[in-house]
Amino acid sequence: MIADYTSDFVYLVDMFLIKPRLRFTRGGIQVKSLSETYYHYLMTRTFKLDIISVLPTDIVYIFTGNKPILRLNRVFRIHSFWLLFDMLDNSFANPYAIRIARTLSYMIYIIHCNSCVYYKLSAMQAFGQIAYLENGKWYLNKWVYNNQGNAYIRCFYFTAAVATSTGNNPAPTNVIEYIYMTCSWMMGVFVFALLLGQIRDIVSNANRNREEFQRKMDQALGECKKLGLRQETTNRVRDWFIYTWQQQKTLDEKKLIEKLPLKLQTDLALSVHYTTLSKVQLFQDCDRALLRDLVLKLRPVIFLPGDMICLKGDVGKEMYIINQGILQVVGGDHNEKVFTELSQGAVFGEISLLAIGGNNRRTASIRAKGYCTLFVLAKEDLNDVIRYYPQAQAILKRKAAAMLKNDKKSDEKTEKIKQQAELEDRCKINPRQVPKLITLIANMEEMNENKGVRDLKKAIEEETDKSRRQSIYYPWSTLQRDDDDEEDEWMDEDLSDIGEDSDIEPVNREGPMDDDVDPMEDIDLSAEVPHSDEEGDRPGTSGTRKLHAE
Ligand SMILES: Nc1ncnc2c1ncn2[C@@H]1O[C@@H]2COP(=O)(O)O[C@H]2[C@H]1O
Repeated sequence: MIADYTSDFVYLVDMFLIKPRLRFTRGGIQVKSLSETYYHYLMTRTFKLDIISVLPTDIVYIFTGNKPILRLNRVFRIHSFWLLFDMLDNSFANPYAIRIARTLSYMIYIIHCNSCVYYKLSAMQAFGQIAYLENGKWYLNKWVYNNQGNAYIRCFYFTAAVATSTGNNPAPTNVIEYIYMTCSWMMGVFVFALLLGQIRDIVSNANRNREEFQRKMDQALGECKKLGLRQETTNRVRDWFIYTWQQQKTLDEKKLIEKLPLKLQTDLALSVHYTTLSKVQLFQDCDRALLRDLVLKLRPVIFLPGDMICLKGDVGKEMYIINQGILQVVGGDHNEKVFTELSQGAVFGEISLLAIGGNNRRTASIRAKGYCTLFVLAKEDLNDVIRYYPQAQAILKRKAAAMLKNDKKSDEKTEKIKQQAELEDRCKINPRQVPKLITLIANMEEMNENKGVRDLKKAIEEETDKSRRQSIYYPWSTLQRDDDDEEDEWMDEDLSDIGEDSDIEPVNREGPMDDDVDPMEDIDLSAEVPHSDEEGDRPGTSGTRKLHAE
């Protein structure tokens, strides 16, 4: 009784609150207005059937007692059952469970009806209390339900066992029982076999993708083994399959949407990859239509950690957009130098594709840092699309050219630093050291009261001081100790003697001069002294060359 009236309550809620709100389409347009949906429901056949199904026919119980057959009109609700499953099927991303539930509920319903019949037959035979005669002996009817325990569960169990032919069923004792058993077995063989078959199909459909993937992976790994590839390579193939499955649950993402109309495919691809594409600077600056045209040409590809996506010097045939993961721009003999890292939304490979540097060779090598998903755009596809968008073409070229220029600059800078370091290493002379010859001349002239030269000496002292201070901060300066020694040397010298004898050649005090080199030739104080401030940290090559001459 509780179950009966709870169901009645649910039927009423469905009639007054749910069904009248269901949207419908009129002339291809979906109607959402409540008044219209209510009116639409009242006009349908469904409404009439719903009314019949909730008619309180069980009021007759007052006169007849509890007779569930009087509620038979509830059967008219069966369309609600189908409607519910259709709606669930359409709204779930993975409807296999819903389909299995529907098929199982058919089976349960059939068993339910059958157990009702069994109960009725048992009741008609006084639940086995009427004895019957067989071969001259009287027996109690063991086939019927004996009215012990929970009637519904006992009858349901008996019917389920008969229908699925799994139970050790008692033998029927009369014609009616024989007919019942025959019908039950027939139903078991045909209807149940059909329903169970349906469940098997649903389950195998749900697993079809997974099985196909597994088959392809096994095939590929089998090929690796046949070809005698190294275990490491085989492991990478396996890794690739597993990561691809985890990421997209299919090996060919495009295959899933190719049945859809082009417009829908584009919308779908745009919405799925929106996060990545919205980060691509190029698309932000360009015509939105370019993005729509390009999106279907993008092919997702997965790379494993350490994979080289392109190598410097290779011919560029594709460009890439990073969907997921981090990639490194690398260089050096063994790609050991990492120049920069690229992440989601970054574009690379366009320089050689557009032959911006004058040829179609890759200007850098790119390596996957971890697992990466990239969109690949083939040269022909890019050309196909971009020729209709000259503005985008210009932006792409401008950006690539700027990047190329930057790369060149940093290459030159690296080269310069390298040369400089080599030179310093060879000379072993602090380039900031002020030539001693100049110091000597300045000292002598000061004694002769020459103001210009006195200033010059002051400047030299300041510079020497600064040089010493700076060299503390530059560990690459190899002559820190020599400097101090030499400086101490000339600081300790008594220059007053020199002033008294103006005939003495200042050069002789510093030791013999190289005949071929004119010590004044390369010395340019205006360049040497203020240079230290202007150039900042690193000495220029010219300074080193001058000192070398000295
Ligand atoms: N310094 C850099 N920063 C970011 N990307 C770069 C840098 N240098 C080169 N690339 C990219 O690496 C790609 C290598 O192939 P391409 O020369 O076709 O195009 C190149 C650029 O897209």
